[in-house]
Amino acid sequence: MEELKSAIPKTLILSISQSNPHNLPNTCSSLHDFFNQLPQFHQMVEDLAHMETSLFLKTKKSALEFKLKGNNCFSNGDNSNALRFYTQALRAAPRDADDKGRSLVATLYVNRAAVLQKMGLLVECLHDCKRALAISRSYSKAWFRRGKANISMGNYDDAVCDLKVSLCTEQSLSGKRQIEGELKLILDHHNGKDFPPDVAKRNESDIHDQPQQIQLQCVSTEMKGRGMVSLTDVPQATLLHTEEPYAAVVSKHCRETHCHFCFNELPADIVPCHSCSLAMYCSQLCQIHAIGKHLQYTKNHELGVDLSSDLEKYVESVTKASVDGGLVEQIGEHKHECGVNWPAALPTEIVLAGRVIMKSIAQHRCFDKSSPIVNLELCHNYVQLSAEAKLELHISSIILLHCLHHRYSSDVPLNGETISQCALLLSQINVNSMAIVRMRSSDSISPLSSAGNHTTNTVEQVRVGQAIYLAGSLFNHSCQPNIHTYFLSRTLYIRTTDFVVAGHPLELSYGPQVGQWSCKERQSALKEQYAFVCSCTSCSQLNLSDLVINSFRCLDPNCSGVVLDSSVVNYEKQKVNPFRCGLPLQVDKLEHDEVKRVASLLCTETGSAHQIEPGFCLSCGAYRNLEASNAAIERAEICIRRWEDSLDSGKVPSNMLSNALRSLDVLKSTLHPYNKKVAEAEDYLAQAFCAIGELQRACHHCQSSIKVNLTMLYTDRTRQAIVRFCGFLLKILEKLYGKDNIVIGNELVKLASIQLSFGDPAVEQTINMINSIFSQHYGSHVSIMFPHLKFLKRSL
Ligand SMILES: C[S@@+](CC[C@H](N)C(=O)[O-])C[C@H]1O[C@@H](n2cnc3c(N)ncnc32)[C@H](O)[C@@H]1O
Repeated sequence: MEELKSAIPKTLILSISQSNPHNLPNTCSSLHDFFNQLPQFHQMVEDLAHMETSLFLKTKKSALEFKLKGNNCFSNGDNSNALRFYTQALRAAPRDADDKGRSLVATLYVNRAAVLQKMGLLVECLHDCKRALAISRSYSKAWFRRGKANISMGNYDDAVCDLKVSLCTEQSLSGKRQIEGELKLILDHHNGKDFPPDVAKRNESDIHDQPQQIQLQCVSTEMKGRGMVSLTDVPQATLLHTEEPYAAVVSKHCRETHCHFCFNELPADIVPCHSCSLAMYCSQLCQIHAIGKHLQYTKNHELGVDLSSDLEKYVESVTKASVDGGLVEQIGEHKHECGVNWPAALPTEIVLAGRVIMKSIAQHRCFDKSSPIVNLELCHNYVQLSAEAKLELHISSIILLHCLHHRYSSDVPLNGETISQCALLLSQINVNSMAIVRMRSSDSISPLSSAGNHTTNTVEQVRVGQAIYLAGSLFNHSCQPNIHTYFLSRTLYIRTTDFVVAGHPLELSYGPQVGQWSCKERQSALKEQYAFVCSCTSCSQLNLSDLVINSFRCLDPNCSGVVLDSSVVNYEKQKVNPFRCGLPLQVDKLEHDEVKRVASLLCTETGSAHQIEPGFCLSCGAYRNLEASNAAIERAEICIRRWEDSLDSGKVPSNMLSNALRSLDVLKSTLHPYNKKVAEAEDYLAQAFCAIGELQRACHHCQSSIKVNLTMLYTDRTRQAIVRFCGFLLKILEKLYGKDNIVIGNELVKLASIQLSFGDPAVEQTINMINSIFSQHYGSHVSIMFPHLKFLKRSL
């Protein structure tokens, strides 16, 4: 790519840097003409798009190599490596490969089923047997393995049928004897009695939480363009909207861990793509959805023996396709990517653009539209892009369309018009695509095992995919959102986090939120990532969080005033400028005395008793030397981090702990009590104490960290619970205002896991609070989103 870029003439680079959506077809066409005469460009396309150069082609040779490694591990009792090698063999095995007169894929499924059974993964074992039997009905070993798994699960009726079919299809005498032995055993012991299996279901569609009949409307505003409102009042925690993506793609770093269709974590019995070794799915259903049609195996499909009519029906029910072909979208989103290098080599957003284009081309075929690339009617930021970004879009669009053209020639015309449509699509993806995230609970285990391996349970978000939701793209951003999004499989869910009155904008956070970042940090992140200046309420009106999040405390210990540095002063002054963005001054609406006082000081520069200068206390005017304070803070933070690092290495010098605690005191005496750095330092110490098994002290620091976070973000409902839980918080909470935030829930998960480990009875209240906060955000989906909550509750 860099080589291509450096070959482009300066004049062409200049015209690309000045391009806009109107003249884009010309600049795209010129760059395309230029690339077309470069041999290195054609070489690059060949490497990316030709099957012959693919790194993801299946080969029988490599499948057999992996199979052999799997067999060796299995015989040595190394089940986890056997599982890994059989899975690799399945990824590498061509669909039609034969191994000793039987389908290689079917053999590998049965081998893997044996490992899964040994590992106690019985549901997965049954899946693999069924997959083998769907390919080869007369595969006696697959019926036998299925029978054994059904016995372990208490499904004796099925087990008897499995073993009977296995017996009929088995050729060898010794094999027949073994099966007869098993059959006799269950018939004697259980007399054919069936017990209901306790099979965990993976299917999320069982959960009913339908969006209520809330009528949403798209309205336009001068500052934010289109946005969504509700025509009626909406209560808190209402499910407003659900939507399937127009197109979605798995994140690169999750390709080996998450299903490429539904983005759930891959189970032990993954299903590889039929035709390439890259894509992996959690089930056959996801595989079929991704490919777009149900591939039938034809080989070895006759049973070749006579069975009773009951057994015949049984065989039919086990081996028939479990997927309703009618439900499967015919436009397989992976089909055009299968078996070539570019989907793995190009960035995720370009692969996503490829999926949008191929879907729109398929629709184009159906509806005979004039342009093959559909206009998604989404906003884009092409005009605001830097010269470098515009050039990247030109190059990426040409490469992507060449890759698609290679396989679908006339469907994907290569000209200035289609390339410019692709460039605009990429800039729409920049602005509108959503990261599909999953919550993951991680247990950080102490490096100092002598202390008893205590764990701290934390919740983190993993970006598992990237997707375009057409209606979901119409929700604007607010740094203090009143709705939030989450995903089950690839379905987008939008729920209110507040009561929202009719006609009020429904806004989610694109990332930055009040309480977590300062106004300056939020504004620059949004500018950098989405190229807009945020005009949400929090960025245009004063709020306490923005005033204190990075502030210092007054030098006078008896004064609770705030000391701001120059960047905060400048930002907060801009907010209250009534002429900025044409917004009215909102100070009257501020509910809290403390904020009002600070705000009025900021607003009335002249005539104020004290100068609004960096370093001066806004309440009493006392001066703090910010340069010296910053240096002290930096030293304290380094010292605390050093203690944490020494824990990782397992060597803890004796004076480290007292130094870290002294450093925390420095932070507390220099920074405002609600400064984010104080919370972070408390959190750090909580984790470190937890790691060395000092759980009471860990709990104390965890509570202090939560206290700071809670003061920044809370709601009435959580306040009641918090007050019950920790009376001393009331005084602080009463002074403050904020908004319900999932951050509190995540902090409480950490606290609960520490409390559990030393049997603190207060843990019950903590878990109830977690439940209440999470339910407000996720309704009845809370147990799917946070499965670890069940374990916390069970531990009580
Ligand atoms: C995903 S789109 C939202 C829908 C968009 N307003 C439209 O008209 O299609 C994101 C774009 O909306 C605008 N936007 C969203 N939130 C905003 C905010 N808080 N302040 C200013 N502009 C905003 C920006 O132009 C941003 O790039």
